[in-house]
Amino acid sequence: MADESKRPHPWRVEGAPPSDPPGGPKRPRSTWLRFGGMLVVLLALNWIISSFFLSPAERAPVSYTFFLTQVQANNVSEITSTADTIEGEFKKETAYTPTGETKSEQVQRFTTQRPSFADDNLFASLQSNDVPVNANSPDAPRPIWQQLLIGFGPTILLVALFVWIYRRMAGGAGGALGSFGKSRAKLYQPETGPRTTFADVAGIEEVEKEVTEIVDFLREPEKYRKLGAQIPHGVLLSGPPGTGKTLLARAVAGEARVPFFSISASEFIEAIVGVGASRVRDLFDQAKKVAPSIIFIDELDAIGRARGSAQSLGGNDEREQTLNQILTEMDGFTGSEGVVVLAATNRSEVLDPALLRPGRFDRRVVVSPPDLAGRRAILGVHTRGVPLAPGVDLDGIAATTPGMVGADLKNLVNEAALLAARRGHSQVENADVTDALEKVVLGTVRGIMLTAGEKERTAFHESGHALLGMLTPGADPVRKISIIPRGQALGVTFQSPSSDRYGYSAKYLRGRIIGALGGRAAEEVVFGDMTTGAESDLDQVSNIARQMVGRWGMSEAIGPVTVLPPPGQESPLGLDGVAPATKELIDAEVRKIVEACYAEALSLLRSHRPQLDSLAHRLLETETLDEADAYAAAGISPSEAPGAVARGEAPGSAPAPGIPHQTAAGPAPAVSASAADPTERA
Ligand SMILES: Nc1ncnc2c1ncn2[C@@H]1O[C@H](COP(=O)(O)OP(=O)(O)OP(=O)(O)O)[C@@H](O)[C@H]1O
Ligand SMILES: [Zn+2]
Repeated sequence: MADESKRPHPWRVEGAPPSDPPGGPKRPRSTWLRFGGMLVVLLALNWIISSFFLSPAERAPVSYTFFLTQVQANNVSEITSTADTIEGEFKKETAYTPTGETKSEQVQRFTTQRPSFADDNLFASLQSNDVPVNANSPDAPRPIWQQLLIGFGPTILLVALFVWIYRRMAGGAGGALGSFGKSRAKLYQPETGPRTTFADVAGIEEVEKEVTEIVDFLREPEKYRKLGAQIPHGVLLSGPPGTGKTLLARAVAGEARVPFFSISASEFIEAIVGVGASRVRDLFDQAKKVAPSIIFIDELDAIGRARGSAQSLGGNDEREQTLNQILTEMDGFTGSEGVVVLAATNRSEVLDPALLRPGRFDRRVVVSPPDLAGRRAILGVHTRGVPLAPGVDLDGIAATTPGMVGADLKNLVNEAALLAARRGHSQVENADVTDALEKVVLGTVRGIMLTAGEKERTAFHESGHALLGMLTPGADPVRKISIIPRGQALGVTFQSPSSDRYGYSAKYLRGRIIGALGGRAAEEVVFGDMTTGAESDLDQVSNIARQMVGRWGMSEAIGPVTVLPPPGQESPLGLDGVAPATKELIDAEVRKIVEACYAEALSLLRSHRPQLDSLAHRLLETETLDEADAYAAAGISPSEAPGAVARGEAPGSAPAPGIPHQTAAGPAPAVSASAADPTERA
């Protein structure tokens, strides 16, 4: 579910492992690896230096008895004692065999330890052999250079480490210390590299129109200046991930043939307070130097969240300073600089209102997921360089992919091309595309073996979903059923609408709940008990039912009022202002809806038991059924299926159930992804 809040997407298979959010971890792992490596190197250096300087000059340790024999043999030229440690030199190199070794070594400079119990008269024998004896005080201070080294060495190394980190964070491989505050925006010059133009952007024509004025201004600023016209300082593009906001910004720069500075808002922020602000300053300075130009700030919400909001607990000083600096820079525009700031966000509703005031991001453009024609056009753009076999039906693909955004469609085309290459085709064939779609929609096949029992259960579970989908009036047609394990799911039933849906009737939503409960109901009807496989189904069911009651005014007891915050925006502490009594009522109403739907699911499956069996058995034979086979196995003709009667629900403005919708920030209604969930047994 965590995944979905980031990416409103009908093709979700619940229970799938959450992928990295779009704005995912930014600090590359290699930085940490290098940091660790550097630390190890410095520590090693520290150790080498101190052991080299602080260890006594190279002296071989010899046993005390050996030393005594050498004194007696008059082979000792001089000694120095520090407490019981004796250091000295033999008159000539002497063979010594250390205890436990067999090979002897030649020793001249030696050190030895006088045992405390020794009662020999060492001093007398030294004197009788005329050995000069020196002594050090045991706690004599170390020489001054050693003290300095011990005292400051580690500190110096630590400081060196920090300086190195600083420089890395400032992004200056080889950059001087002063490069902290340099912006790290990528600069795209119009002359170099491939130019992105509006021809590369498809399916969002209304949005293109909104920004053509800016293109025009950047091309001929004089025309506007002469008339004293104010061009917007900032344009905020908001919309779900992958809808082409970045692409659009680049296309604006490409069309206007001006330099394009691109940076993600999170790149301003570093651990060091003040760096972000100076990077902003630097970026705007650079842009002004080459004006007319475009600054594009991606993921603006990373720094542009409302100040003092709950999410920004802790560590928001830097963020706030950076945000303030952006505001200051934009306020500072006199309108003649010719710098236009474009910014993108997936979550315009969390932005600080200060950003949206006139003179800042006062123009807002909502980029919605593409509709049918838009998807067709985007497929056209991305298949430009792909050789397609005559049988490939782009219209058909566009029709079966409601809710997919530009990035998904691009990915789909790429998967199809990869598949075609792997299969040795010279052109991308229709089968490559449909198989790629299956992979994208349902997930990659997982190589696990189900036992016969598990397989049978899964077959009935999926058949339950599918049959209820076929029997429920107004439900989305069943496109595919599969009991091949993919991702987290053991099986998948995939339904998608025949046309884009913009709103839902209570009847349709009840149908969705009934269908989602179909898996568990089938298990109960056939096996008389249930398994954990229905967990994600139940999540989905509760989600829809709660929204029906709490957000869409579809329960009598609550009435036509909104009592719950939108999903994903609930306060983490449960402080969402819903009275406990209301909460209880909501729970009771949700339960009522779900229980009624479950009863209906059970009775439908009991009364259509032969069809359930036939579907499940067919599924066990072939593992995957497409639309035609599935309806045939159930003995229902798709055109007669009640589902076919009410296709293309009346448009409304309600968002798709269970899919956290983007709040539209502009005049256009929020077009949310349409409903089509593969419900699976996970
Ligand atoms: N309308 C579109 N027409 C053609 N291609 C598109 C469209 N929308 C998205 N794409 C493709 O998807 C890719 C990703 O889109 P892009 O990075 O612009 O999305 P975004 O809205 O900026 O997403 P995010 O919010 O995650 O940054 C683009 O490089 C482009 O190839
Ligand atoms: Zn299920």
